[in-house]
Amino acid sequence: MKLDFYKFHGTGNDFIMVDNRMDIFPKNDTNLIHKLCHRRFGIGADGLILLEDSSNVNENFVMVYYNADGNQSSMCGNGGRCLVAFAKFLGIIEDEAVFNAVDGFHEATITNGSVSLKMQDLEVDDINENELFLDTGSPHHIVFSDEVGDIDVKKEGAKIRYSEKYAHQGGTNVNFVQQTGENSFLVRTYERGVEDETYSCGTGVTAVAIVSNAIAKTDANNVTLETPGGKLEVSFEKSEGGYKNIWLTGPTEYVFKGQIEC
Ligand SMILES: N[C@@H](CCC[C@H](N)C(=O)O)C(=O)O
Repeated sequence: MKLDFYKFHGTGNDFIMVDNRMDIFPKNDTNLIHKLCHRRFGIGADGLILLEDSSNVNENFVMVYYNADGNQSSMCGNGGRCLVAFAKFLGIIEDEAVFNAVDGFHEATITNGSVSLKMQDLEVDDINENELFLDTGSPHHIVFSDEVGDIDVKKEGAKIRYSEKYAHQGGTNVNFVQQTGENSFLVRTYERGVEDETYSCGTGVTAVAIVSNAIAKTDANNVTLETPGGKLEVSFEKSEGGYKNIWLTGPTEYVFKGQIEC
């Protein structure tokens, strides 16, 4: 079978996109997805995303996300932003989208090539300042450090990702964070399912922004997150017991398209 694919990235978090509205993709073929994402034996990507038709007339499409290891996983923020850019590329939407993903309903807007994705509201009641963790659609452990540039993210991230503490929930992503200004942070992320540092992580920077506000490292409600792949913004409002109106914003880019035989 011949399969058209498209490659996009959002601040260096890169994805293979497949238009699966005709239900042509072998969704349970973990080995195939893993191989397509492999940077030596395949196209190379942090994940693969299927754009599917929605049965809900109020939604433009459905997002199905796989990590580079070939397994379907929890929400991918940068992937969601790239999928919105892909939907525009395919002519499915113009500058606004509403879609369903594994964690529920998302709205998105495109402004001058920058894609903003609305994340789920969060309940944030008891943050333990010694063990910072927040699930923003995907699970995120957060470590603050003054020397983020010097950390061996793959090695130190793997220790936490595979630790006993997170074993019951299938592990966690790990973000190493340095505050660089009143409302700005440098973030390097170890991603579960990629099992390495990625150039940026959307749900990760969202977790960093919210946790930083919750533990009073910043009182801003618009936070800039610098990642190895570029700059993202997270804005939000405090709500009773948590945060609402959370938007993740940043650039996306179409890289290339191709065809594989599988
Ligand atoms: N890159 C993503 C997060 C993808 C999911 C993660 N690897 C997991 O399995 O938890 C993002 O931009 O949010």
